[in-house]
Amino acid sequence: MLSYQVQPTSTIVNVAVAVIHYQQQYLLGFRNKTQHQGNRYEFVGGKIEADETARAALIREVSEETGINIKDNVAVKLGRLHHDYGDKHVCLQVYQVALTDAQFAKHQYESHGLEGQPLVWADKNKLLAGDYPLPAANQTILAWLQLPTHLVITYPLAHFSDQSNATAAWLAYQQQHLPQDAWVYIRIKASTVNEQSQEIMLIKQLMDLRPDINGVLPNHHISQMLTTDNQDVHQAYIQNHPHIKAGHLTHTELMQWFSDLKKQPKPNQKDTKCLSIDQPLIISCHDIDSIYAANQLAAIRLKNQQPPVIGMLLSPVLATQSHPDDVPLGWEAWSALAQLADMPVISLGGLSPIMSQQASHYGATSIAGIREFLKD
Ligand SMILES: Nc1nc2c([nH]c(=O)n2[C@H]2C[C@H](O)[C@@H](COP(=O)(O)OP(=O)(O)OP(=O)(O)O)O2)c(=O)[nH]1
Repeated sequence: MLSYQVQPTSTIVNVAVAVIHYQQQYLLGFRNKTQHQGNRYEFVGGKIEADETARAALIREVSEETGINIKDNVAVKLGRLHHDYGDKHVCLQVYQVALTDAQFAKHQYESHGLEGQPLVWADKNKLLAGDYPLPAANQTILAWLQLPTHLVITYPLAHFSDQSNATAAWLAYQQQHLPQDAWVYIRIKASTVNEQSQEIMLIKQLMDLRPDINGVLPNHHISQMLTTDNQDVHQAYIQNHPHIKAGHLTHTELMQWFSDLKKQPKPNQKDTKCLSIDQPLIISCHDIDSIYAANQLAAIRLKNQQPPVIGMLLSPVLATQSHPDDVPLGWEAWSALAQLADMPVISLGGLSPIMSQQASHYGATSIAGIREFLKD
């Protein structure tokens, strides 16, 4: 079977990693200098024993290292990643665990863990800014943690087709209704050639009008910008824009990439060039085949040291007005598919922000949608 998971030269050490947090504070241990990857901070965790599941190892390691009992907490899978340190090849199985008020109150002042290791509560902004040196593999975990709990998707242009100037109406609507500081997948889906030629301009106009929002831009627009006559101008715009957070790959684009890859199965920098290589990626998936393809793409990007795949939009969970013909997966089937993904999974399809807790119970790190996620 075609697989681009890293082929290790040594045995793989499977490690369960618990990203434990209370609101915006994240628990880190400090590895002593005699340990592998010593003198660095780490998330609590350790090796998965041969007869253990990753979740069982997570609960055991957290208890052994900190005394915190997370048996009844929801552990949401963030992702799985391989990293070859040269002297050791690890596969990290990473889970996010939110502590309750009582758990935090009980453990917040403990300066050392049960194995004598120093413990700190790191502010999320400082953690993501790199203020705490971590093992190299953890860079991907930090990129995953950038993903917000809510992702807003814009209405397509067709939603405004009854207006005399649909593009102006689209722009005015987004400007007014996008929540402050939201992460926004700017999806326009123009149908006429005239409208398509305006898409990039519309995206830029929206980013200018709402400098607070964080943009997830369609991958084909990013590649388009980087292959036009003005590519230097566009490249500078994309690379220097602090609020362009990721490119987005549709299910169709992903499967096209995967089918091309199968025809020419030697992945290198060039093969993934058209896929927003300067930005992290968010990928849309609907089924097991696309999840497999997304995992392959994520592995290739890791291997090529390109910005990682930070999220998978997996849909539809429930029936939606925007895609009335699609058969919803339902939460149980959605959850089973989400477990197969090697990156954080964003639930989408007929959801509203008040369903966040339910979504995380089924394994979603985030929740996305259109109408319910806009402000009045
Ligand atoms: N716990 C933990 N390990 C990490 C992280 N990032 C990372 O690359 N690793 C690597 C370092 C180690 O090679 C491996 C964890 O092994 P470990 O030595 O801590 O596991 P353990 O406690 O079961 O081991 P041992 O002391 O019983 O030998 O995973 C992280 O954030 N947390």
